[in-house]
Amino acid sequence: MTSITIADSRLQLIANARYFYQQGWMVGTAGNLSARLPDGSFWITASGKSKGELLLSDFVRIAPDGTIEASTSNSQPSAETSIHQLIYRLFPESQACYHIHSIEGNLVSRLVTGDTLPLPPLEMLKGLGVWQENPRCVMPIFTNHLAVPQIAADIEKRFAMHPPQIPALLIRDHGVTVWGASAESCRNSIELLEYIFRYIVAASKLDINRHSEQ
Ligand SMILES: CSC[C@@H](O)[C@@H](O)C(=O)COP(=O)(O)O
Ligand SMILES: [Zn+2]
Repeated sequence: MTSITIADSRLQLIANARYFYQQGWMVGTAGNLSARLPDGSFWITASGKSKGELLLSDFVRIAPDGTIEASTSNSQPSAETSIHQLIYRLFPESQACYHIHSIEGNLVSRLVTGDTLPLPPLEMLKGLGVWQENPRCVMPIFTNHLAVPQIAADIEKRFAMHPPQIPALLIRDHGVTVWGASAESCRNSIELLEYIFRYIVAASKLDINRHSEQ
């Protein structure tokens, strides 16, 4: 008799959280990761846990309607669960949603005053699904309200009018959120965006140098 082992999706979240923590993108309990299950519920990191050393018990299972299905040791779900819940509702093909805080992600959100960040036409955009020559691509930026459900409401309203060009959004002075068809694609998207953010920050310094030479 053959037996099939179905991997617990929390293991991949734990591995990716440790990797992001080591990159400095999830320090001091920052960020939250989730993965969807076949029944539409999702595992999400419990609130306030160090993302460098998560355990299987550091996750809360959320039903599609937002109610808690499973939680150990009275753990509370991430404070940003409403954003993950919205993303799964708006993008039903998504199987994972990752949110991290990086220095560059916050710097780029301050380089523009409007509600979009123009992305340079880098080859890396192909990894985010943009297959155009010399693409004109922007990333939406949202205000970092203290009430997270207000951020989620803003995202829902904006995306109804302007669907995002890439599966990602920025919350100003806070962090980036990505979603995708797998945990791997979310990890790749985070890495690609961090590369693009570093590029934007570096390019802005070059501009400053050029202007100061004139
Ligand atoms: C460093 S605290 C940051 C939090 O307020 C929040 O932005 C965050 O990303 C983590 O919240 P959490 O409730 O642990 O998922
Ligand atoms: Zn956050």
